[in-house]
Amino acid sequence: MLEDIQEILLSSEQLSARIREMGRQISADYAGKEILMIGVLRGAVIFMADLARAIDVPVALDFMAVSSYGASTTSSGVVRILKDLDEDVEGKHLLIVEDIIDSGLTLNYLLDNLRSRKPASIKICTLLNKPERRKVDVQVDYNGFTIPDHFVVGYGLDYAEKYRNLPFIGILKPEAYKS
Ligand SMILES: O=P(O)(O)OC[C@H]1O[C@H](OP(=O)(O)OP(=O)(O)O)[C@H](O)[C@@H]1O
Ligand code: HPA
Repeated sequence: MLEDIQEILLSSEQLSARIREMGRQISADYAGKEILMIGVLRGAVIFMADLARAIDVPVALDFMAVSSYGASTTSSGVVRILKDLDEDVEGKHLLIVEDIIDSGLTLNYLLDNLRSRKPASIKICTLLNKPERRKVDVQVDYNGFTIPDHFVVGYGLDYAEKYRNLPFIGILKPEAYKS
């Protein structure tokens, strides 16, 4: 697995320091409120687990699974819901948690979908942001790191379901791509 990594972009120490900062900012912004964190499966799970523990206001967790990538390094542009939320979100403060925003197509779809369910508020929190690849504009409220246009893996992010358990964010060697 490690032999497929070209370069470590963000070490586990850099990730945890930034996530603690994000947690402090989110806790201050939501003081006196409860947050319903909506994790976008599967990539966001590891970030969400760490972020939730860095927040000191009450946090409930729910998950949606959508897919637009499959075993590819570019989005198909077609977003499908594979698993919907378990909770009714009307009147709640939603914080969508993503591992990465790339084209923006996944979040654009999710935002439209969740807005129609009448929450009290919706904000977006992402660990990584690749603005160079944006196809639709997305307003990000909490951004961990802005990164250049490389295909990255680790800390939840995969290529063809591999590398999610690496404790850092690494750039994948191009020869590790099948396509
Ligand atoms: O901004 P976009 O171009 O839409 O890309 C971002 C989305 O792509 C990845 O999910 P993926 O579909 O690969 O599923 P996964 O989380 O299970 O890896 C990532 O977790 C985001 O949800
Ligand atoms: O760079 C990436 N790595 C893994 N999954 C992704 N989904 C969008 N961009 C990426």
